[in-house]
Amino acid sequence: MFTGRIEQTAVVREVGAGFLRIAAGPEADVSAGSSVALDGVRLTVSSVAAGELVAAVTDETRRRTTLDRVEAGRPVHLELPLAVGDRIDGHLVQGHVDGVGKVLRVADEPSGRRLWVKPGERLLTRLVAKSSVALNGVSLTVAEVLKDRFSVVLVPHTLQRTNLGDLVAGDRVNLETDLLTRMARDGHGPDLLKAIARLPWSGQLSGPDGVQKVVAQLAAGGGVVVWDPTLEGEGDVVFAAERFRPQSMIFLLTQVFGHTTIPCAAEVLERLEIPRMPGDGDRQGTLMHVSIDLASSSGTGVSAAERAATIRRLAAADAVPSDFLRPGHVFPLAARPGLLSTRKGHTEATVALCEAAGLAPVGVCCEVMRPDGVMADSADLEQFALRWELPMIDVHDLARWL
Ligand SMILES: O=C(CO)[C@H](O)[C@H](O)COP(=O)(O)O
Repeated sequence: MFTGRIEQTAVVREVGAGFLRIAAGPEADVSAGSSVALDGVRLTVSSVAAGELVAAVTDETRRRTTLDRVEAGRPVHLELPLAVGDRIDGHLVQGHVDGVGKVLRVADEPSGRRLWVKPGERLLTRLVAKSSVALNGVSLTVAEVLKDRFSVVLVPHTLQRTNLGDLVAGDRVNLETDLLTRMARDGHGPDLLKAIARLPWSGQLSGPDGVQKVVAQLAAGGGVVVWDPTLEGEGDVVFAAERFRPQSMIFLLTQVFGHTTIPCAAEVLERLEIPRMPGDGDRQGTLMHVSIDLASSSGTGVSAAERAATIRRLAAADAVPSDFLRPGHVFPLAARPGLLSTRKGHTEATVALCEAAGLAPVGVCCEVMRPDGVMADSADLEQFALRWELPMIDVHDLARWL
């Protein structure tokens, strides 16, 4: 057993059939028959001579790890096994590599460097944000888990002392998932998994349970992310109008950056005498209506508080046509009758979610745009959802389970 705290690197001197010869200093206190972890791969030492050791490598081990392409001259992490009484300064690492992951992106951040790694699909379920993972045998914390990738953040010490600091996009790394997470996932901790399922998840959700969590979040006045992979290829943050607060408007304006619109059941707009915008409509068939402001407002109608008040009034059962000025600074949309069974757009998803939450069929949606002006794609959206602790759902899941 190891801990993933790397004290030494050693250089590969020779790659032979069935063995690796490694330069190792006197601090590598090993003898024939002991175990060592090389880049996170547990190997048995077959011989030790002055300044070097030879470790046996089977074809099976080569196939499943980065040792299939290791070359002489390469520095590898060398970790000796734990002794009873040693400090476990990392986490329990077995040296049993689960698979090889591919580095997708390396991004420097003020406090370190973030690595995005794509593991084999079966490993994703064993990676949980804030649990541990070993990369080339180095004990790290999983920062985020997305649909097909996860990230870790390397602190300056790790960048200087390990070969992870040399990684670039396209490189391969040995992955060992956390033993405890593995035990829970493999059925040894069903109670633990049930408790985890009850947590207010953020990030990508799916299935009927995911949809229920999204509805609950909306009912409580929170925002949810709805990803539309088909019609627009964009994701919107959605709120219920009845619960909409000025703080939520500020969030949309300063963090979400898209065009805020107010999807309504068509009968609400008819009742309030808010007509369709003239013209043939946009390419996606979004039914835009004449913009409005709250007639009782004393300002321009633009401030977050005024827009939130206009939006809440649209959702009020006792609202009347004279409550609104036309045109204004709030943009209503009409949902198609039949909602998601007719059209799988954000307009219909927003109204369907509000109805499922037991609220008036009026909501708020705003496309997530990146600060560089590019519309967020699904990976950006998952990061966004995790960052702001919002649940995220695919519109097709809503169409299926609402
Ligand atoms: O058009 C829009 C607002 O300007 C947005 O794209 C919004 O997502 C709603 O539209 P749709 O129902 O087409 O997804």
